Amino acid sequence: MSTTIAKDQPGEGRLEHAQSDHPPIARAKVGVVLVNLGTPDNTDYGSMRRYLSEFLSDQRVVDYARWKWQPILQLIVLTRRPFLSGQAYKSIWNTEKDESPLLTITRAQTEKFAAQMQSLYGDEVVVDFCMRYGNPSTESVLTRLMENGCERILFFPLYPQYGSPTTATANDQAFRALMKMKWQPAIRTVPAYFEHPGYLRALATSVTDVYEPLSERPSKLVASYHGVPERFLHEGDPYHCQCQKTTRLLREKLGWEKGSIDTAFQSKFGPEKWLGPATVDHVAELARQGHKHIAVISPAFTADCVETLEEIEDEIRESFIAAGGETFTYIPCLNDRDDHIEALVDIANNELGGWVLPVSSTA
Ligand SMILES: C=CC1=C(C)c2cc3[nH]c(cc4nc(cc5[nH]c(cc1n2)c(C)c5CCC(=O)O)C(CCC(=O)O)=C4C)c(C)c3C=C
Ligand SMILES: [Fe+2]
Ligand SMILES: [Fe+2]
Repeated sequence: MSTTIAKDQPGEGRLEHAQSDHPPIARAKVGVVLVNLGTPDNTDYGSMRRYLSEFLSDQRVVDYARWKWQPILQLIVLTRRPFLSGQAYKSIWNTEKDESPLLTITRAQTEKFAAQMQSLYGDEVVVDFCMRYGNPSTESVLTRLMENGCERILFFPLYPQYGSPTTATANDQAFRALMKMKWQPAIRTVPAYFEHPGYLRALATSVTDVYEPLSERPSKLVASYHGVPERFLHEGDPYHCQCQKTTRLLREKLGWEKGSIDTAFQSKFGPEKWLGPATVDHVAELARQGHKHIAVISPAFTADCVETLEEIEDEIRESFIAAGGETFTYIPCLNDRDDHIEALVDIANNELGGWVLPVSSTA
């Protein structure tokens, strides 16, 4: 079969078949995919069980030997947990759209991000989002982008701190999808961005925005990160260090004194020792120490979800009040704040270097 080089196309050097009966080949574009964790399709037992089964069967999340873990998961954990978690999701469900807040917020982030990318790159860049678990699946989105001519894809896990149960498994899933393709796109993955000045600026501004109208300034800010087993740290996962550093950088950005922000970890799962202190205990301890007014921020979550809207706003708040605390202020995640989206766009631009040029610079 003879081939020619399509020189008049932006992806110059791309091979194009000269045969007239060959199916048309779409103009080469760059895809950018925002990736989040995933969420159940509904709050009923079946939907919750499906979601939790996929999530908790992931060896990046629970890394026990399959033959030991699967019977415990399928016969014990997945009998009760779908009910309990289903209740938690029900209490925060977006009833208007009939979906979880994580999905609503990820879509809103993607729309704003896409609008900014469009104004920078025109139609050369196509933006979409996918989930690691549930829908829209990673495979379906990567396949669709490839079918739409995206021969290069920037895969952007929305986790500021690298974690093997989050960033690594998201990337694994992308490469699993690529394994099935005859024609794979070139792929780049976006690294952790907890040190990015735009991310830190957005976090700091989200704190001052909430503090400004408060009549009583909180005497302590608690940065509550999703926990992982402590063992992961000893096995080389940098998540713990990146969380500690995020707290320090946030404090420096705010210009606050040492000791004004504490780091804690939430959402413990299973009997193993997890990173500590546990947020739920730490806020009670703060109340016992005499802190009457505290605030909580969750820098590892880019979108509010069941872990923030239910666990922090409900369980962790109650723990503080029950121990004698008076006001508990939750600082929402960065969600689709403009300064957050600007930071994400800047991060993506840095990673797109050499792949695509802004429209203004090619004119
Ligand atoms: C062993 C279990 C888990 C590990 C390790 C873990 C790490 C981890 N998770 C996030 C972010 C999110 N987790 C969310 C929900 C969630 N997480 C676990 C378990 C582990 N997570 C479960 C079982 C659940 C479901 C809810 C429940 O049953 O309690 C979510 C919210 C999703 C939503 O739909 O709202 C997020 C986001 C991080 C950042 C992390 C470690 C790096
Ligand atoms: Fe989690
Ligand atoms: Fe939780």
